[in-house]
Amino acid sequence: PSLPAPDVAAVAAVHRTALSHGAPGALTRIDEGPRSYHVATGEADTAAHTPMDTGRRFRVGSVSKTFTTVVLLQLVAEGKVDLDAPANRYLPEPLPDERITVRHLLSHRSGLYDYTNDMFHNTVPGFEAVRNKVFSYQELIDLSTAKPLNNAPGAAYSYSNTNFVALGAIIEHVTGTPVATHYRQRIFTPLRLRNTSYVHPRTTISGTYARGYLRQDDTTLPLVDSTEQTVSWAQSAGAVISNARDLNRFFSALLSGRLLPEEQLREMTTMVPVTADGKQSYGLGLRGRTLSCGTTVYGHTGTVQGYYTYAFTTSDGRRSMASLANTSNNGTVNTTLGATLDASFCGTDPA
Ligand SMILES: C[C@@H](NC(=O)[C@@H](C)NC(=O)CCCC[C@H](NC(=O)C[NH3+])C(=O)[O-])C(=O)O
Repeated sequence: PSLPAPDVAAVAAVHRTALSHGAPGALTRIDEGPRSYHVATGEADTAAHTPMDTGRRFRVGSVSKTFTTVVLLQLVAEGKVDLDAPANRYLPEPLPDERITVRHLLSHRSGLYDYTNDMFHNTVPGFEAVRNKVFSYQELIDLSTAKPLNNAPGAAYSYSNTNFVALGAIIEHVTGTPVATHYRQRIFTPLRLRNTSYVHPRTTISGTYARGYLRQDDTTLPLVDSTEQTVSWAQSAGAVISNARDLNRFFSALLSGRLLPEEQLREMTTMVPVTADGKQSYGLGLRGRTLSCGTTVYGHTGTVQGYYTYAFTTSDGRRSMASLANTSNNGTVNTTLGATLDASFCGTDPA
């Protein structure tokens, strides 16, 4: 079934609303076969007053989790990892509960506590304390396992960055190769994602990029420029840098079956509802959203200091959309930006 044309005017209106709630800038790019639609609003750099443009790179946060999942599921297809084996079979140091499986980590059902809850309880002090720090996977896992599990393994969905840090540790322990190499060799190079990189623990973004601006908990205070950081607190859970075109190519390739064998893609896209209305779901490192027009799109959201991202595609990968607002710690902006999905896939103004 063909989708209605994207409502570019509605996307621009969503951007303007996001700016009215404090985002310095926003961008959305929609790709459908040879066609692309571009909307850029506000500023990429508020000091230099550089206008936003849709080609700029940015920190994609948890969209990184989908990249990590593709690497892991390729290892499953290669027979190196068993989805339903205990994660401890593949880790250098054991998690506290043998019942936690690789699948539990990929679907946020392990129960492992999310250490970022404490790390960023006070937003700016928490960020300043870690922005130049380099953590090992084990240091982050230890922060989590110092607290009890949220739930018995498999018993519930409870989103946790710890799950995808543990998956990064699994990838490196099983293969002896850094995740950066796997991302590049298995995804970035084959898909020619020339604006996508994993440069942890380097703090700078190369090429042309949007600066990110973190809102303080005291919202009367000025935004904090949070562009430069190691993102070592997230790594395989959130440290990828990309741009809208590359994210669209990635999700289109993924859902059209160009990155995983059919069996692994089916595992990844077997979605479990995570909201009472059933409109939001999670598979393996993949979010599902059923929109106002009934279309379900697949992708991921991202939140890293100064950057909100939405990156989604249709079930056949034919139409993809990536949106960025270059602020964070601002729930209204995050929710507002999500309305680009309806405008892009339902062709309606979400209002
Ligand atoms: C939810 C999102 N998750 C991610 O992208 C991961 C990598 N980010 C986080 O867990 C947020 C850390 C705090 C951000 C900070 N917030 C605070 O410091 C709040 N006190 C900020 O907003 O920049 C996703 O999966 O879509």
